[in-house]
Amino acid sequence: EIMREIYPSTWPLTITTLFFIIFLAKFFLSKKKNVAQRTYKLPPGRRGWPLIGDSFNWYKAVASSHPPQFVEEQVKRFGKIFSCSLFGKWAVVSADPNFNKFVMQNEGKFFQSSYPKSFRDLVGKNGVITVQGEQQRKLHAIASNMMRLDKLRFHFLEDIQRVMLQTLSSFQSNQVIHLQDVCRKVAINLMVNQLLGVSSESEINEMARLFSDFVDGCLSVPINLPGMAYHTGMKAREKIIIKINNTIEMYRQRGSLEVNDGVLARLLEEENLPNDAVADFIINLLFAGNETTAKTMLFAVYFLSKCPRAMKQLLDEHENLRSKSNIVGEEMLTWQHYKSMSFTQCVIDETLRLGGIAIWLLREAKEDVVYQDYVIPKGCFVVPFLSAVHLDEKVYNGALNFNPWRWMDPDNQEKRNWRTSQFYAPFGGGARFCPGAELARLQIALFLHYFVTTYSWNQVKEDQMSFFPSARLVNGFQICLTRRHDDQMNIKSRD
Ligand code: HEM
Repeated sequence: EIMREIYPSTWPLTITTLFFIIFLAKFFLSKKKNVAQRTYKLPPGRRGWPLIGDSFNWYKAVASSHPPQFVEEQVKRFGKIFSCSLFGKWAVVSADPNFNKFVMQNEGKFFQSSYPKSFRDLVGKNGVITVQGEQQRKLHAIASNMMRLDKLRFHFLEDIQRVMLQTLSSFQSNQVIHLQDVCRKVAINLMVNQLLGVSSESEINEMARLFSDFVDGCLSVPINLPGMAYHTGMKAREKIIIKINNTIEMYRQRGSLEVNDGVLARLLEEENLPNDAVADFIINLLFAGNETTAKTMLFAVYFLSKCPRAMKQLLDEHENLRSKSNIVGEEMLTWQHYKSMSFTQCVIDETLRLGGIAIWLLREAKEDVVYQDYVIPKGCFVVPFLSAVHLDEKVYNGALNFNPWRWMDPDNQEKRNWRTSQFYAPFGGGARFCPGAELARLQIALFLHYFVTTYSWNQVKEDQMSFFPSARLVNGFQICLTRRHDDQMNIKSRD
């Protein structure tokens, strides 16, 4: 009407122009849509056999070769982001550091972690590992707070050393041990002691037995037949829950904190969580902090055994530290001692790079996600393959060699930052970044300190790494020990 008043003779023309503009807009929009449909596609890849797809190749490659041959082959054929079919679903696998970071940073938004039902049953539905969204962020913040650096210094440093002395002191010269089993025991004892506040050796041992069954269940192939690891694991879980609930009751009745109390007691004091959430929270930490730490300790000794120069430099660092500070027998190391272990930190970083325990992560796309020219359909698995970046020759010179000195190079300092680096992410990233990273590093450094200053060793049987069903050395790393000094660590274990 207004137009007609202003331009009485031109309004038909104006309306025609408007129709024309709308037509043009629709035409270009539909063109754009066609371009989108044409350009965005699933990353290239092969489809494998119906149903099983590439699952078999996946298992075979992950189990037997490091870096996994299957991933290397697909990267050569299709590029760093490729698709395949895993466990009956599409999967987008990535050896691309930028895309891996994108996936980790968008946890909860475009992607979410994904685990088989049997695993979720075992670790619990209320734990930080299995929950999503707000609940995950809340529990993750509590876990990070419980294992903050200043808490490590005051609550964990001495307890870790006590457990090390208890678990490692009793071996004699000429004794042959499977270091893999010893490291597992060390890690279980540490977790039971630090989370539940248990310090009596018999109680630790009882929990350690239950816990070992529980971890085997979590790491087993997800088949729920009676008598299989899953069922033994579920039984162990029930007993662990009873133990945790009794401990919760004990702390609630006592009402105040004591010096040697573990994470569980501090959690009850500082947070307001119902008992079943507390139990699942603790079980999640027990699981997440166990195999990872145990295998990093084991692999560090394995790599050091193959690299005498690094072994010597590490031993010198620890013996100098003891002799300069005049530390004898049971005397404990301080935080300053820990902070001065600079070569040890390089050994830990290199062990995590070369023998990374979490070599790949599993996510699921929450919606259709567009990344560069690709679209990742909703429901598709997404696998950031961390070790493919850690072992990429273009990122690390001599990537397959154990070279702790690489981390001293000033040019590598940015890459080395495991909280932010896209090239080095042994503790993951984004909202699921490992809250126990600092604790794990402290435990591993103290393990190396007590192990290398107390024993030398000869390897009895050849060994090699495998990553199926979880990271391990196939022969358990059998070594024959010799005590270095008879006075050191020769303490009696306490009950
Ligand atoms: C060398 C030892 C360790 C390594 C290599 C490691 C590695 C990782 C990685 C890669 C993730 C991310 C998983 C994902 O994104 O799906 C993770 C998560 C986690 N880690 Fe660790 N970890 C270690 C030790 C520990 C310890 C000692 C604890 C605690 C006692 C711990 C507790 C956790 C928890 C609770 C999560 C789940 C976080 C969440 O989902 O929000 N980890 N760890």
